[in-house]
Amino acid sequence: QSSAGPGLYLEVISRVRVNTQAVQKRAQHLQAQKIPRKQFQTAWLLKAVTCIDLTTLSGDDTPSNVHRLCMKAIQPIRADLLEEIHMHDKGCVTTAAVCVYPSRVADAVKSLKAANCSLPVPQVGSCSVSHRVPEVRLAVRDGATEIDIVISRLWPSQDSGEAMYDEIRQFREVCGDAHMKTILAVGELGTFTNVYKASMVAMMAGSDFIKTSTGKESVNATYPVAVVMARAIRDYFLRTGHKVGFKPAGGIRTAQESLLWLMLIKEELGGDWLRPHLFRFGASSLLADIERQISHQVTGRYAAYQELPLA
Ligand SMILES: O=C[C@H](O)COP(=O)(O)O
Repeated sequence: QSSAGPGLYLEVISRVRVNTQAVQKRAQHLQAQKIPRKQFQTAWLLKAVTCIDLTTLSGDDTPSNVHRLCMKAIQPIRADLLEEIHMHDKGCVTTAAVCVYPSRVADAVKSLKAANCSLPVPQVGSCSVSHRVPEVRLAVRDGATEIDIVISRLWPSQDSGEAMYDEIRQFREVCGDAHMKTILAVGELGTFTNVYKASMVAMMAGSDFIKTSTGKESVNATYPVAVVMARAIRDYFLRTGHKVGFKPAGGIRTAQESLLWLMLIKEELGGDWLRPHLFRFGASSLLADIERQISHQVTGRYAAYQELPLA
């Protein structure tokens, strides 16, 4: 169920100051922790697969590469590998969604429908705000059931909380029942305090997920930023009883990193957040490395990339 949001309560965040050193120390601690032991790693990697928003955000995307992406999302791990680990007939190993630009939503929905599959299709917009709201409306009409919204870079400035809230509310309205993931562009927020405040405002405005970045900025998903956003999600849950999801995006490429991210979420938010309705990876190439790692664990050798069907 998409959230209406409780309204803007700036007094809740006005005096917040995030301790930078404490955040960095916590992030270092989380990065240094042990990833799951070998015998459990395949299960954790499959969990990571089910949380991926398999993404293509290229200006030159075509219906055929979007179609390939959809087929990969439906069958992300080679069938013989799944058979070896007795997961081939469970029907649950798909990515969480396929994520494309608005202009490719209709192609993705068509490919998935033809394959009789109902994976969500999120879209990410990129143009100016006056275009983005109608663009979201069109994407919802084309069948997008999740929307990753790009907001104006309003924070930090005077009255930025209110302006950001008003903008997100416009998107919330046109998203309707579609799940809304608000992209904060954390690399441009300057301080952890701003990341915390922007996270809170996005949740108060009814975001179903808060997302670090589009993946196109110079700084994308980092562990310290994840700690701050996860704490904001936790605080928001304690105040409202509402669970908001988290989506780190950009630069997450290896199976090893995906395990660290899952451990971080488990430590910071708990097991409930380790499911696709509350956690996503925004990633374009992570799946390839995870599949290769699973192939190694199943067969004892690393497959060459050409042995694994590509998106
Ligand atoms: O939201 C998804 C990102 O654009 C993907 O970034 P990436 O290509 O660095 O994995």
